[in-house]
Amino acid sequence: MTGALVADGVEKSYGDVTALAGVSISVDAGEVFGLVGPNGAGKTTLVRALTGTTTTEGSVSVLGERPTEVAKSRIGLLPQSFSPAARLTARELLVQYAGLYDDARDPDAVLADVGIDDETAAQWYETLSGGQKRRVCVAIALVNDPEVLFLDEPTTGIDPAGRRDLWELLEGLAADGTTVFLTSHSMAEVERLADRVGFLKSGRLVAVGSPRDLIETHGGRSRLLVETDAEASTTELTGLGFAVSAAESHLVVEGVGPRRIGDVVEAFESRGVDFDSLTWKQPDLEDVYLELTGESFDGNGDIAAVAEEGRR
Ligand SMILES: Nc1ncnc2c1ncn2[C@@H]1O[C@H](COP(=O)(O)OP(=O)(O)OP(=O)(O)O)[C@@H](O)[C@H]1O
Repeated sequence: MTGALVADGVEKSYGDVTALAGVSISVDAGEVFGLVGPNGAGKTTLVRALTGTTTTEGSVSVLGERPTEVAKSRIGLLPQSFSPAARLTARELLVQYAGLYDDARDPDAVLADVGIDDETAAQWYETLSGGQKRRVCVAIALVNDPEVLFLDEPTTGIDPAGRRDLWELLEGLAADGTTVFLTSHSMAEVERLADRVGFLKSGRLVAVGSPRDLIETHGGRSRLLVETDAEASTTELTGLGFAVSAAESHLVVEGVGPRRIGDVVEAFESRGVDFDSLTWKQPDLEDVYLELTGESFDGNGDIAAVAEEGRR
């Protein structure tokens, strides 16, 4: 396999626990690869294998070299848990890290890129909010202007506006050719950023593809969730060719394209059935997650859970 990042048959066990059970993956230069999966699926272990911070069976290469041998200036790494010195200011931390490289970026410019203003940059790391801390950690990973950037759950704890800012920053880096390997529990994040997404479950990659292809293959059909107590219109809807299932106070009507929403509403009205709300949902990466991992997704748990109940 060739690629900026290559893992071939990577296995890792901790005692009786299998963290990776033979993972093979190749990420091209300039590609943004998103790795998702439930807690304990092995995401961090794969990041550690690719960055040379743990030993594994199988082979791994980064920029054509063994991970432990790649020049540190070429790699940026934001580990999942990272605690820089508590009594240094954000700016002092960036200056400290910049000092480790011959050709580092300007610390103030990097802090500005991640949305840390001068006043915040002058505060001790320990006194920053969780989201501000995470932004500083992202800045540390970027200070050497890396060719390959590993981000293990980069936006955890960052507020929605900050998250969007960071997404824009990462899109800019990707457009400039940085290879990005990202783990995340946010399907919105990987759907927006990743060229390809890998789904890891119990140490195995169960699917890899572009968000669009994965959604097409595993996302199911668009559906309408109707909040109603009545099941009376089920026959009517089935007669119109829709698959309908009842789940607690909802009906899930599968396969409703946008032009057919009116038909569903008419079916309810013709039966005099009242409903409290009607939510139309196109398949997205959350549905893929649900299908591939069998677990409801946090970001939109209600709909996922109802849809899942409906499918059973
Ligand atoms: N240092 C370690 N010692 C023992 N077991 C470990 C160690 N690191 C990871 N594991 C185990 O390996 C498995 C995979 O863990 P890993 O951290 O890679 O999962 P993850 O997908 O990153 O999870 P999360 O989404 O919770 O971050 C888990 O069962 C975990 O308990």
